[in-house]
Amino acid sequence: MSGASFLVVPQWQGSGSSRAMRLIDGADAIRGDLPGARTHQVPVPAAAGESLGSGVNRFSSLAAVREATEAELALLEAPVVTVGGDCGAELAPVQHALAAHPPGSVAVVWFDAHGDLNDVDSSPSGAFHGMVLRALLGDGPDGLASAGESRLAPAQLVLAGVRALDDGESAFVEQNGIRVVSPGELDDPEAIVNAVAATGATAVYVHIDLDVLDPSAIDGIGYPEPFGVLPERLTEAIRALRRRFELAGAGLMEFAPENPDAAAHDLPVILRILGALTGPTASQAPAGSDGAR
Ligand SMILES: NC(=[NH2+])NCCC[C@H](N)C(=O)O
Repeated sequence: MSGASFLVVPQWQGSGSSRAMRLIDGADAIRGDLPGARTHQVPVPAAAGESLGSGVNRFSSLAAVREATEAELALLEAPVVTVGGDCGAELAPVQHALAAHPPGSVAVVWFDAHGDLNDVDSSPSGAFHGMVLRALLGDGPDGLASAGESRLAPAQLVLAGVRALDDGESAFVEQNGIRVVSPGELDDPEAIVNAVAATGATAVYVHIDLDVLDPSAIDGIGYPEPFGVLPERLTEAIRALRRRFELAGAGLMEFAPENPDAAAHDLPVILRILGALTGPTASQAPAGSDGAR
């Protein structure tokens, strides 16, 4: 894992203080397990921890986290692997990667059970982590929506492993012609490579929400969805992407273990994913392997 820089962003969604603690612990647990890696931590603005309610306060604290993350990213050499936090921690890293490359040359691969394509009005929960991609596409709460060179275009986005779209999200995907690679299609690592190649990109930003994995493979997530991706399939897809495209950046989000023992249970699979993002890119799985751990 040497060579890569890791940026830890303790960030959470506004659904209660115990959940906030779980997300912080998850990021810290991962950081503690990256021997020899260069890790940096975003100093989270003090107000962010207290404003866990809904509405404007929460969005403004997320904007403060976004700015603090951007300031750290500006100091680090790419590619940086950002460890969250909830998916809202991806705002600055994705914007930073897009702005650092020529327009249209970076595709964002969103490995996630969810679409994260709600806007403030369509969101069933009000939670920003379900709106992150929409904000990156330019529709989001004030201070959180991308604009200019850091704005993502629908044609640059690939949803991978998605299986829990809200109705409004499905309509948005259809209307905007967003590319989708289903969990089953990830059985063949070339499927994701081909989807990214079709965007015309030469570099890729890889977002991983751990809930893209099948719940049989990971415990410490808040939003498990059945019929997910096995770890081996995910790591092979990541390696295949890295063999073909420059890695513009990556994020690993939503690790929220109940306690340190639960974190220890999940860490081996998380470290394999981080290894696929930062280590050798040769295929590790024999052809036809079932990918179970
Ligand atoms: N990245 C996630 N875990 N997203 C969960 C989103 C759930 C739901 N679609 C919502 O908007 O609230």
